[in-house]
This record gives sequence, C-alpha cells and structure tokens, in this order.
Amino acid sequence: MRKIEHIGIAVKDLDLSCDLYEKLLNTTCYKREEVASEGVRTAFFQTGANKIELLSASHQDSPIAKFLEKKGEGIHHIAFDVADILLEMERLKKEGFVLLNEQPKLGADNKLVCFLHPKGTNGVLVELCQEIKAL
Ligand SMILES: CC[C@H](C(=O)O)C(=O)SCCNC(=O)CCNC(=O)[C@H](O)C(C)(C)COP(=O)(O)OP(=O)(O)OC[C@H]1O[C@@H](n2cnc3c(N)ncnc32)[C@H](O)[C@@H]1OP(=O)(O)O
Ligand SMILES: [Co+2]
Repeated sequence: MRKIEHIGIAVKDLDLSCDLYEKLLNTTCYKREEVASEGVRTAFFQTGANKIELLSASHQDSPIAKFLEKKGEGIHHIAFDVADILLEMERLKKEGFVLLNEQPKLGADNKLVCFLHPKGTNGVLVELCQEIKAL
C-alpha cells in the first residue's frame, strides 16, 4: 500500500453534495463518472495530495443504496493505491483477509480495483486501486 488513493463518501444526492463539497474544499469536482457495474455515480475532488470520491447509487440494488438505507450518508470506504494489485491481492489473501472479488475489476478514475470485506478490517471497507497505465 503506497498511499491513500481516495476516501469514498456515500451521498443521497450527488448534485447537492458536489455543490457542498465544492464550497467545503474550495475546489471544483474534476471528474464525474458512472460505474454501471458497481451501480454507482461518482464525483472526484482533488484536495492537495488527496482525493475525495462522492458516491451515489445509480439503482436500488447498488451497494451504496444498501449502505445509505442502513447507515445513512457518510464515509463508505478507504481506497489505497497499490503498484501491483494482483500481487497485493495474493499477499492479502495469504494474510487471511477476505477479498470481495477474486479478480481485479474496473473501477472509476482509470483504476483496477479490489475490495476487502469490512469484517476482516475492523469494520472499514478497504479498496485497493491500481492505476491503469496507458500502453
Ligand atoms: C469501483 C468504483 C468506485 C471506485 O472507487 O473505483 C467505488 O469505490 S465503488 C464503491 C461501491 N462498491 C462496493 O462497495 C463494492 C464492495 N462492497 C460490497 O461488496 C458490499 O457493499 C459489502 C460486502 C461490503 C456489504 O454488502 P452486504 O450485502 O453484505 O451488506 P450488509 O449491509 O448486509 O453488510 C454486511 C456487514 O458489513 C457492514 N458493511 C456494509 N458496508 C459497509 C461499509 N461500507 N463499511 C463498513 N461496514 C460495512 C454492514 O454494516 C454489515 O455489518 P453488520 O455488523 O452485520 O451490520
Ligand atoms: Co472508491
């Protein structure tokens, strides 16, 4: 794990929350992206070396919809930047962490991602992110 790649925040209304976070962070959202496979709409903010990812649900079966129903708006996950996601997944599996996807999957913001079950990380949903390098 090289650094925190982003903090994911679950929100009910992405437009409203984008306005709020633009005021809070004094910067505009640099990317909005829907990840249909995850059932999420995302909005990214760069704050110095860090990123905030706002996430809303794009359909009712989205993990974000379930999270909002159960816990309401708030921090949803912490994403870490990794150099080699396959190596890291292998290492974490050997360490006994529960991977929520056996293979890396396409995430937002040009990343390959994998999630670890929060039950094995003291209640924090952890996401691994590897930048997809242009060939
Ligand atoms: C990939 C695009 C983008 C990116 O950055 O590139 C994203 O970040 S997309 C983010 C949305 N996608 C995901 O979250 C995928 C991984 N998540 C899952 O597979 C599920 O949400 C899972 C397994 C974490 C929970 O799903 P489940 O159906 O089991 O929901 P439950 O409500 O029954 O939860 C079981 C248990 O886990 C606790 N929980 C759920 N979500 C979280 C969370 N975000 N942080 C911490 N804990 C969480 C929940 O409270 C339940 O615990 P319990 O003690 O039983 O109440
Ligand atoms: Co994320």
